Amino acid sequence: QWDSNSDNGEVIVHLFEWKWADIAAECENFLGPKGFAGVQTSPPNEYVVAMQDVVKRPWWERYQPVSYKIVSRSGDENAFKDMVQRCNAVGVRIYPDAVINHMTGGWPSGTPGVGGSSFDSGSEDYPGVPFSGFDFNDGNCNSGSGSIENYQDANQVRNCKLSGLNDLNQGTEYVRSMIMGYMNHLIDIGVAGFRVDACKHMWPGDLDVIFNGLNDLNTNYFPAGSRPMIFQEVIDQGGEPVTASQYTGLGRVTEFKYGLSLGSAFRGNNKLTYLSNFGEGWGFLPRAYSLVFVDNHDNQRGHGGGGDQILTFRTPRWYKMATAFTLGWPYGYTRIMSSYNWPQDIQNGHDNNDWIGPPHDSNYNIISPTFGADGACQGDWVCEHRWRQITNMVMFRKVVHGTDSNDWWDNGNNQIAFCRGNKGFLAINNESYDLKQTLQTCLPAGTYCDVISGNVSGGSCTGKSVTVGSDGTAYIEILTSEDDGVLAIHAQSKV
Ligand SMILES: O=C(/C=C/c1ccc(O)c(O)c1)N[C@@H](Cc1ccc(O)cc1)C(=O)NCCCOc1c(-c2ccc(O)c(O)c2)oc2cc(O)cc(O)c2c1=O
Ligand SMILES: [Ca+2]
Repeated sequence: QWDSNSDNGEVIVHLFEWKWADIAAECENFLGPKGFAGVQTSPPNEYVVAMQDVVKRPWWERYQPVSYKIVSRSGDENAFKDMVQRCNAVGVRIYPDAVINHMTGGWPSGTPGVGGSSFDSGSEDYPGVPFSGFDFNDGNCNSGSGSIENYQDANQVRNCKLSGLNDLNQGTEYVRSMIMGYMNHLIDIGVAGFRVDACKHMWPGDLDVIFNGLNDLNTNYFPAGSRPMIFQEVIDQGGEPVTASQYTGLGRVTEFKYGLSLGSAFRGNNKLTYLSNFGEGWGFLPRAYSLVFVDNHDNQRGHGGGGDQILTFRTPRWYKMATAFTLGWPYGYTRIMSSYNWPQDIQNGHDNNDWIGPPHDSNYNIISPTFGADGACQGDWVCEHRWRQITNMVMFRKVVHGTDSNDWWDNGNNQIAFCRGNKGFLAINNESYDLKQTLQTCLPAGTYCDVISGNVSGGSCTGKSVTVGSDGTAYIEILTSEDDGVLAIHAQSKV
């Protein structure tokens, strides 16, 4: 449950709020050829239609389940099946976001689910599953309000309502069977595993029973006996009784300290020279258990810890540098965020518009991404995964798979470089002055295209090229006048 079940590289892209038909096309047109291992999708199950006076169809409505029917603004079950089939066919795996800790928060009676199912939040009645009051944790929560009030109390964190959301009791056979039924339905369709939401708010013992009750993967797409890959969202920045390491025995766990530390370093609050042991040496989870990312859908909006250090598409130069480092560095299984833009309205350090949902038409249908001649997304779809500097580092990570880092160099401050075996070389300049050094690239002699400043095209480089001598050294230049403070070459960028 720690292995990705994918042999198309080691990078998952979170196509946040994308529709199933658009993901299917993206697998065929882009992700398969570019070496992406898989896609994390938004929750495929039915959720509340959130229409309040100001907050209309917020992104977080998808985290308030109404039933486990495969119907949402991303499409219905047939569209989901078609996506899984077409993505698997080009080697790109699907990892749906499983929201199984809770159901909805409080909504006026008559509020519908996006697939038309009714529910009553007050009596915790969800006939679309069905769940009733017996299936929730009210009797197990010791807080005054029934919601989580004290994150220092592990019982409250698991048994009380997260932000007022009705909290399921995964301790009963019935609730477990409904959750396993939902996840096994997706497994039988052909998914490769799951991102599991809010695991911090469920007991590891209950999750262990649930994950062990999941079917092997569909043998139409996977070897017999393949187990679903599980990556658990556990927001742990230390200082709380609930820790990420309590979940590593069940599957991979999101390492939130990673993006926080990296954001701080590239913003200049820490020297890049200290990244030479980035990973376990910094107190992060063992690399075999960790899922790492620069930002995610939650903390790019200022939630989920990390606050103002987190780098996002809104700070593109640093974001591309931090992403290039993440994809070049051997620690952790890597996930790229693919976002949409929204108009921030920062008041007193908080974005009042942090609820805004995906690009939509006048009927609140999600609009499909469109692409320019250069392959970039247009309108409010940001598509970081299509930025050349990020796309090409996905291929870098695939090419250097199986190697560790070696031959680290730095200038004692914010210029660093390292090799990946004899397969790849990465250099970063985050100083206010040029990098001009002869460095060991560990690569065989020859001419290599820098995949950050350009591509390999017809046997030549559209960007910078690097000539490696017989001793593996090369003259490396990264000028502050250049677009990106990164240079990367690898075994497949040789001309
Ligand atoms: O902003 C949000 C939603 C955030 C959110 C959504 C999905 C996630 O995967 C996530 O990590 C966060 N939710 C809003 C608004 C809201 C509205 C209605 C409602 O009934 C509930 C919430 C909010 O104000 N949230 C409070 C701060 C964010 O606290 C949330 C966390 C969360 C944040 C930090 C932590 O350390 C942590 O352990 C958990 O996880 C969620 C998971 C969910 O599945 C659904 C949630 O509502 C939430 C969630 O509210
Ligand atoms: Ca819970």
